[in-house]
Amino acid sequence: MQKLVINGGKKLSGEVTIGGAKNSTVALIPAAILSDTPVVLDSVPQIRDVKNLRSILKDMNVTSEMNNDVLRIDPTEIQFAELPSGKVSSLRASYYFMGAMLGRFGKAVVGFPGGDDIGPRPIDQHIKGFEALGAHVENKHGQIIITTPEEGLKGAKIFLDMVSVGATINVILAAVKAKGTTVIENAAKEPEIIDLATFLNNMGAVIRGVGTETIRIEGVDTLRSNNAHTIIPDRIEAGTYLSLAAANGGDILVKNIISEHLDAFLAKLDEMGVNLEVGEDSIYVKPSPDLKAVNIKTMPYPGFATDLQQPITPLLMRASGEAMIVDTIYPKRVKHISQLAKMGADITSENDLIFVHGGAKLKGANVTADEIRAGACLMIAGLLADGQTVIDHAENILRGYDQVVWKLHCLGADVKLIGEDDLIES
Ligand SMILES: CC(=O)N[C@H]1[C@@H](OP(=O)(O)OP(=O)(O)OC[C@H]2O[C@@H](n3ccc(=O)[nH]c3=O)[C@H](O)[C@@H]2O)O[C@H](CO)[C@@H](O)[C@@H]1O
Ligand SMILES: C=C(OP(=O)(O)O)C(=O)O
Repeated sequence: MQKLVINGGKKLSGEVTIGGAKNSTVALIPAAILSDTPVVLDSVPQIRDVKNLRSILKDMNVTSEMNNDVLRIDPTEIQFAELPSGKVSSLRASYYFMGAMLGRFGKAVVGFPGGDDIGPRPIDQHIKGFEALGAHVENKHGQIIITTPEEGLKGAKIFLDMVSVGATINVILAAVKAKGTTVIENAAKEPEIIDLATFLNNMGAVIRGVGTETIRIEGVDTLRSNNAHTIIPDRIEAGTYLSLAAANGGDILVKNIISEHLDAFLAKLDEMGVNLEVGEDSIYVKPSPDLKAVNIKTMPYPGFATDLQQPITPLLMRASGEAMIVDTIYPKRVKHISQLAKMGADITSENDLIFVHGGAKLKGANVTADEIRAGACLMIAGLLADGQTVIDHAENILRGYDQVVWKLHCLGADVKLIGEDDLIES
């Protein structure tokens, strides 16, 4: 277990540069096994999910090498391997090996994925998609065993029952080399899905309509990477630092941002009265003395992201009045509430509604990061609080926040990581 020790209450200032998007990266790495040539990814965040995915690649005889933020993956000597629980359950995105291995080998054996404990996270829509393409899927004691008939996977029309990022991506990965045309209706529109499609199209795939609710895929025989792919900036990491900057009092420049990806989030900051200067690829947060409470409802993209529901909470605690939060994607995503209350926050949850009252004085406490965004929320609260905050299970924060301790040091924060890195590596 790792602990993040924060001596809070300091005024922060300076610049922070956002890394590549976790949710793109964790799809791009499994997607790399579809290539017949080595793949180069640029702007790769230094996070635990990447280390764990590389370790899974190694089990398939796929080599990878990371130099700063450049990751080279060589799948040319790939061998089929079963991917049981263990490493696979260390993160959510391991489920992308189902689609990617189906595309590459026509079969896959993958344990049930892990990831954040934020309420039920079924994968029925992924399975429905694979089955529509002709695959046979069996769940044997938590192992998902997927096989294809001799004639291979065949394009099909798939209507997703709900908008799912994971199911949209997994169907793309399985369909990209299937015979004929696949149409995904009610597809998710997240920027990370567009990033994945850009990567695959540059390798010869034919995927159209990403970013809309209808995606069309014409299957191709081979995929070959010719250029390095630069991963889009992480909009959730950006939102986290913007929330920290605004709550801390401003004078922070957040660089490497695609502000359009944060429209719903920025609209809320504007409504609250946060003083922002939005540049071409950066946002400057200026001091904002009078903050107003706002209500938040999380929705699929382009709506307000569930992954920013917890990181914006410490900012709401700085505003006057009552804010109400409804997370329609993960109504049980409330692991931060009891921990914030320990720090003196006035926050409650009732019938899947979260109520935040501004104005309470935060004090340092011993708290637990049960999942990544609960951890990010507690990290911001710890930086705002007087005294020392110790966040247990900080490894959950490191799953998705690129070089977070170093970035906070650059802003003048007093933070320290202690404890063993229990990262699973073979
Ligand atoms: C690695 C990654 O990209 N993770 C993101 C991805 O997770 P993930 O892809 O797991 O989330 P989904 O978009 O699939 O989930 C959306 C909703 O659909 C439900 N659902 C989903 C699939 C399914 O087969 N059946 C089903 O019922 C889920 O329980 C949830 O309520 O999108 C979430 C929603 O934006 C984000 O919080 C996660 O950060
Ligand atoms: C829920 C998240 O991640 P994952 O899907 O990887 O668990 C997240 O990034 O907030």
